[in-house]
Amino acid sequence: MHFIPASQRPLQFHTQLCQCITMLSSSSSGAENTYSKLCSAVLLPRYNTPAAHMDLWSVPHTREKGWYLSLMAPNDKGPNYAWLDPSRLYCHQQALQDCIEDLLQPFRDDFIDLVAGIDAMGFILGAAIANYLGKGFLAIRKSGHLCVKTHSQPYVDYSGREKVMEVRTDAIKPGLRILLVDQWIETGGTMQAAIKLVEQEGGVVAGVAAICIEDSEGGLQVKAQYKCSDCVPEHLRIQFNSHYLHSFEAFPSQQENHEE
Ligand SMILES: O=P(O)(O)OC[C@H]1O[C@H](OP(=O)(O)OP(=O)(O)O)[C@H](O)[C@@H]1O
Ligand SMILES: Nc1ncnc2[nH]cnc12
Repeated sequence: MHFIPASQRPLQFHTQLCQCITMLSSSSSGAENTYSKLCSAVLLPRYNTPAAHMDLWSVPHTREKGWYLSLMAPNDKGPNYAWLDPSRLYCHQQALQDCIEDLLQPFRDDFIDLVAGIDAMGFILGAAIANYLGKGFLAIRKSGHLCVKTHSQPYVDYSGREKVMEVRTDAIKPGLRILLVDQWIETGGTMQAAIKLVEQEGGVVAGVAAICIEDSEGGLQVKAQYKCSDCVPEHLRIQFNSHYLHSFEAFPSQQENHEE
């Protein structure tokens, strides 16, 4: 049986546990029946079932690089959105921690002065990484938010829309070694804009980290020019480049689409 440690038990778990205790104390049915109800309500599914792979409360026994990628949710809203939502994995404490450690593995012997995260979802991983490393965090923002002097850089991202990225003028000094972090690199347009903002100020891009750096033209350019890190094991890379993960099949919405 696989019990979750107390620190990882959600409120729902405790509610179910209370219901089960009430049920146990009042039940006149057979002990076996009660025991199986208790198991299905309280104990987690084993990690080799599809349900367990997307479960936000179970942890596999072996946590190989990228195990948590199956927690990411498929796009349910169509072509105006990114093809998946990686942020679901941040809901899982162990997944978030392992993701950060996997991303930092290639940089463990490198010197980093500052971590920069890209608006908006890059702030989550970027700030978590800065905290892990004991470094400061620089927010690289989409235009229209920073109320101080900024440098700006236009770019086009996966949506095909023209956007502008900004950074404050008083943080980057020549020679400062900056680790750039974003949630994802699809076309590479966003990261290339952030790189320009850092380098125009004389900053040094110490590395680039994202959950996935796709093998798009722009993604490959970034990988060729900078030390990069992502969480995708090589055997899964083909799924990421084709924008469909087998793990999506465990999500109820995908099963509904399949049945329609
Ligand atoms: O490689 P690209 O094609 O440029 O795309 C990557 C960017 O797009 C996503 O952010 P998005 O602007 O969708 O929004 P969010 O971070 O605010 O969710 C992602 O987090 C990257 O920042
Ligand atoms: N957050 C994201 N997830 C998946 N694909 C993306 N493409 C750009 N941003 C993305």
